Amino acid sequence: MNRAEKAALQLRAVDVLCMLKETRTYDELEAKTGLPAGDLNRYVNGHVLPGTDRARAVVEDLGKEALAEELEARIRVDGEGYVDNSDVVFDQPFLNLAAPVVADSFGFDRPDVVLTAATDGITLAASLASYYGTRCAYAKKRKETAVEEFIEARERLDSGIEITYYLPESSINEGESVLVVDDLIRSGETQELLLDIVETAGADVAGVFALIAAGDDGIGRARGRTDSVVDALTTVQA
Ligand SMILES: O=P(O)(O)OC[C@H]1O[C@H](OP(=O)(O)OP(=O)(O)O)[C@H](O)[C@@H]1O
Ligand SMILES: Nc1ncnc2[nH]cnc12
Repeated sequence: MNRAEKAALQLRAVDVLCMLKETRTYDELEAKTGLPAGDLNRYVNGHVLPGTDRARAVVEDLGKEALAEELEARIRVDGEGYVDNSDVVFDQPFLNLAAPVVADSFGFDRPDVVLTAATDGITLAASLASYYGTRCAYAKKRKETAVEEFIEARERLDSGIEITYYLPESSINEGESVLVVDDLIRSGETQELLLDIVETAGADVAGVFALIAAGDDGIGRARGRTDSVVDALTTVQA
């Protein structure tokens, strides 16, 4: 780990601790992290940065658990298993905090492009792309004006309705690695279409990630399509 990566990790750990501190006393934070309250106080106030080992433990172990808790507190699931996640996908600062934790905890390799489907996946994809310093692309259900060449992916749903996603052809180059993300995965049909687009582009899948899995079907379906990591931060009953 070079010096810049070490500094970035230390700062991410401070972000996670600040998020946890918002709803806790230092004694409660000590109980949660196993780190002394006095040290935590110095980290949260920015006087001292945690060492690399402590920073990694905070980001990878605590960060993932804390983020999942925060996520679950922000979503509402109705009686039929449909999720209102507006308080997640509309909150870019929260997603900006989520991005490094997701990148570190799930073991995705740094991609060339983060790909999602319009609309609700876009803010998450933008956070991850910004964190990795890579491009962000999103497929849409209609063709954007003035774009001449598209990659198309079409699927007939159980209902008989066909959906097509279109991505400007120039968004992904052959041989690039693509991290496919979305806010939510349920049937996995959307992810499957995105994986079709990656395949048509001649690109490689770096991983598939959703903040929320509504049931296990979608994750299972995506896992059947790639050997790369396919995972979600939290699963709700569908
Ligand atoms: O796993 P699946 O069954 O395909 O469902 C997941 C997809 O459904 C939602 O998008 P939606 O199609 O509602 O469009 P939106 O983002 O514009 O709301 C969500 O953002 C995912 O893209
Ligand atoms: N908000 C949502 N909750 C659960 N399943 C979905 N499929 C598409 N949108 C969904």
